[in-house]
Amino acid sequence: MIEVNNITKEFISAKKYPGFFGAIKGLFSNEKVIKKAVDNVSFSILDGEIVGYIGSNGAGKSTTIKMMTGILTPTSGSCMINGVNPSTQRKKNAKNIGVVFGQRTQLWWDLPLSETYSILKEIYQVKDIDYNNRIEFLNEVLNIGEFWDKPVRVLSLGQRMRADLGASLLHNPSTLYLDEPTIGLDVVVKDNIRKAIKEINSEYNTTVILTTHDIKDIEELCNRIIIIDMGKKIFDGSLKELKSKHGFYRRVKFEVKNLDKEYEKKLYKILKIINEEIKIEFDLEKNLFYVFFDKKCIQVTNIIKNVMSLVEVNDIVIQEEELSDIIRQIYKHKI
Ligand SMILES: Nc1ncnc2c1ncn2[C@@H]1O[C@H](COP(=O)(O)OP(=O)(O)OP(=O)(O)O)[C@@H](O)[C@H]1O
Repeated sequence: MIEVNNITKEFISAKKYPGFFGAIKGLFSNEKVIKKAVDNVSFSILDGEIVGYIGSNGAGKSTTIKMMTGILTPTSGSCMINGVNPSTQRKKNAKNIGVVFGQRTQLWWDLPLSETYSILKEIYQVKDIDYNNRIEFLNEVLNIGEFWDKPVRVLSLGQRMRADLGASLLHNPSTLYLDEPTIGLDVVVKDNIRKAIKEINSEYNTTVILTTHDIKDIEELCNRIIIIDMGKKIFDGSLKELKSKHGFYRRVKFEVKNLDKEYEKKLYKILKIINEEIKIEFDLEKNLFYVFFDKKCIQVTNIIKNVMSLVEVNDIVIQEEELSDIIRQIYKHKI
């Protein structure tokens, strides 16, 4: 179990001044600025959960993960990972965790993967029998045999990510931290990596903490998400809860006969009378348009009735707001 209690991280850096003379002034100034990257965040995660830890660029995700992995020490607050304090018991913590940074590799560039894995086996003191079983499993889920004897520098990005994920799992860690594990990968490789993460989680009950900007990673993998914004936790719950709490909007797609400029104006007028906040997007070439509205204030039947009184409708599709739309609104501080 992971317990994070009121964790805060402040970075102190020299104050920067704008322009050329500002840069010179900065050299002689002692003024400091304090940046609160993580601000009083608390949560607990049960064994076997897959949690998406998400937020916009600079929100404080990596800083939190670095405190949980023992790379950074919190300014205040504490965290315990399966009863181990990562800042004071770094080695003990490292034995129980696996970490993958999508943008970097922990593998030795010039060594064949097989040798890198052998070195990691020794570092983590994995017994021969456990190591052989692990390799067999990793080959099943990540197909590492395909590039087993190749040096890491010649691997494609997708192969390297599979190799990195495998390396982080050799010692069977109870907690796996994945920082953007599918970044830059094509859709097929992304799917394979997601499948592998699911299998690892269900086979070994591995707890997974995932930071990502890819909404599909979240939708397909996470039973829970924690959203962090400007260092503070602003949401902690399931995707269903997020949608019911923040998914106010509904979109109706109308495919009609002969949509022209004249109808566009009339439709615009009639829908704006129902509610000023309604948004409409026209695609005249395809004879279709989308109506966006707040489902709490307006009934979909009202929209459909008014549209049908004006134009002949071929098809109607009612869509709920997508998770990506909700998260975009949260990041823009609109909700
Ligand atoms: N070593 C540091 N010194 C000073 N400020 C830092 C340091 N590390 C991070 N920060 C600042 O703390 C804030 C949070 O950074 P962090 O890397 O945790 O964000 P993030 O959510 O992981 O962003 P991204 O999605 O872009 O990776 C940012 O404003 C960043 O500039």
